Amino acid sequence: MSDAKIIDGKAFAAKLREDITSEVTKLKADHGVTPGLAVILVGEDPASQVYVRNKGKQTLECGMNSYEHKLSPDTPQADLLALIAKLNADPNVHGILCQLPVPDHIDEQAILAAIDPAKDVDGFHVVNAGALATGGEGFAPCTPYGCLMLLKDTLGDLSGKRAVVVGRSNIVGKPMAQLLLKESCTVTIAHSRTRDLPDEVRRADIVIAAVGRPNMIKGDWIAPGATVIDVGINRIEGDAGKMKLVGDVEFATASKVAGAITPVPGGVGPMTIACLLNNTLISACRANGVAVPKLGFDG
Ligand SMILES: Nc1nc(=O)c2c([nH]1)NC[C@@H]1CN(c3ccc(C(=O)N[C@@H](CCC(=O)O)C(=O)O)cc3)C=[N+]21
Ligand SMILES: [Mg+2]
Repeated sequence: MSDAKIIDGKAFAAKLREDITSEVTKLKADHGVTPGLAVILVGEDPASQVYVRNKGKQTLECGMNSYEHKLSPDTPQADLLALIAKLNADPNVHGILCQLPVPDHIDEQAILAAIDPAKDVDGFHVVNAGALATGGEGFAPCTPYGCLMLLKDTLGDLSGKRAVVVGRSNIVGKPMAQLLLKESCTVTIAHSRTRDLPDEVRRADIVIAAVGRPNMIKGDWIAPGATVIDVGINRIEGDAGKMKLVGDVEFATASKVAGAITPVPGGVGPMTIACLLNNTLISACRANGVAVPKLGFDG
């Protein structure tokens, strides 16, 4: 078996951001509208700080306005809800994202429910989850939407393919399954209680790994020629005690068997941020009655 094609999410995301930048330029020139994304970070988690910094930087690079709100780790929930209410009412803000996880004293569901669904560019509000499940117009969560773009770019039509999603979270596994179902895949959602997980994965034409366990899915679980999308971002100790990023899939073995596979880093991660900017553009278009461009898909 020859080695898998490496799916270059980093390059795909860079191209998507270029397309977004062109649309933002047009939106400004034709309608005087600059999309704005507000990102809230509660606390000082180092990984979260890196993500928020990258989001802010790429937001500005696309010509959008970035509003960062950094709150101390002991911020009362009521203060966070008040900030969200203010951002909901601000016409310059088209997208609102509260970086997860939030500290323990804050009720995550209460925060997600407080964000105006029309500005919920994460796609985490129940109204958007419901829209995804029932075919309404909303926002799809960024990570699964980015995975779908990579899949369609790699495979074209997904209709009839067997897809196994390993992981059932609200932010990746469940919405990923909904998106694949919409593409007429035969979808299996596997999780920690699934019996004979390797056999389930072996049946799949498409494997989405979103469990958060480093190197869990081995090469001999993968059907020859299958397409593997690795959503995992795990920091583990590598050589000489240096930390390194690995996915949920054991890349060295899986890439010998798969037809195509995403690397970590440089696969799904950059797509998540690009899709966040895409959702912010969509929100700004909707708020101003402008036709929404469909970016990230060829056909
Ligand atoms: N409300 C909310 N929305 C999110 O979308 C959200 C969140 N909370 N909390 C944290 C997770 C994580 N996340 C990532 C985004 C980009 C990369 C990314 O660009 N990763 C690079 C590597 C970055 C690195 O070196 O650490 C890559 O995979 O190539 C990773 C992870 C968004 N998240
Ligand atoms: Mg191969």
